[in-house]
Amino acid sequence: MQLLRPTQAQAQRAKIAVAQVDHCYSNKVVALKDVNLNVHSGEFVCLLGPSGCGKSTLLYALAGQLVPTGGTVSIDDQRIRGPGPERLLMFQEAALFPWMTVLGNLKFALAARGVPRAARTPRALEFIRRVHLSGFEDTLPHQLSGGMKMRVSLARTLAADPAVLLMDEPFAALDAQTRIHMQELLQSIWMRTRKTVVFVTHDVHEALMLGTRVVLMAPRPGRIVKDLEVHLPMPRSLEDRKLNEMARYLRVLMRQVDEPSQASEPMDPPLGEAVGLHH
Ligand SMILES: Nc1ncnc2c1ncn2[C@@H]1O[C@H](COP(=O)(O)OP(=O)(O)OP(=O)(O)O)[C@@H](O)[C@H]1O
Repeated sequence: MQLLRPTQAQAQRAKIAVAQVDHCYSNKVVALKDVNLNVHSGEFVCLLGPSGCGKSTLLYALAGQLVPTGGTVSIDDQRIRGPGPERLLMFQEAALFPWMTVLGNLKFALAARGVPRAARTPRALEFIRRVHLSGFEDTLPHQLSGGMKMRVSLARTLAADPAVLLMDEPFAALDAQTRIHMQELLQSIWMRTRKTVVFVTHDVHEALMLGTRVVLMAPRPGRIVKDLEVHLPMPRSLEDRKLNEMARYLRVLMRQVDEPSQASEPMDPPLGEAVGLHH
């Protein structure tokens, strides 16, 4: 019997397996170099890092919108070769149809997923309720605030029930207070559904508020430099002492990876029950 090496065995159990992925754009920028990442079912993984470290490139490879120039990306052991209905991508822009009401936008998305006509309205209403927008069913997008539009976008994505949610800095354009509300909302929904989420952010606190794991990336070339499990209980609070210790640690690391020559002294990670190094 052939024994599997640990990495291979792990990759087989992973929901998403990224193995030795490189990506070089046509302008010769090496956006990803030897990236290896396993995401297990029900994990909320935050890809964190400074601008240009390849977070979006990696997310688009998971979405199947980009085929990496090297390595493999698989979901449930199937190679990802293009977009698929089991993976949905959310961006900063809510991208709602402006001529459709909130309810209309959700029903349209459900129709596109093949949900039978009779099931669309109750399902759409249920998800509008989950994002606290009951009463706004007949409202048009231009009558909504930025945060409300993002909640509609979240409801539309969740109603489609993808196995994997891929989020590219979805709350980055929102004001600070709305952003916190959206994080709390996403967390409460995640705690209920335990969807597999890969969430891109360059905000340390956002990563620690949301993630069960934080994967830190570095630029030039884009690569993974740290993989931390976050063992803080949920729902989390921005005032949590351990969360803030971890935030300080991650901020120092971020500075080191962004500007290696100007880095301050490395800090010891706040090891203990709050954090676990993944590899
Ligand atoms: N279509 C493209 N063509 C050429 N180079 C690209 C392209 N998209 C991204 N890049 C380059 O690849 C590198 C990684 O970009 P990417 O957008 O993945 O990083 P990121 O970490 O998501 O950055 P940000 O937080 O600024 O969005 C950067 O140097 C970027 O300039």
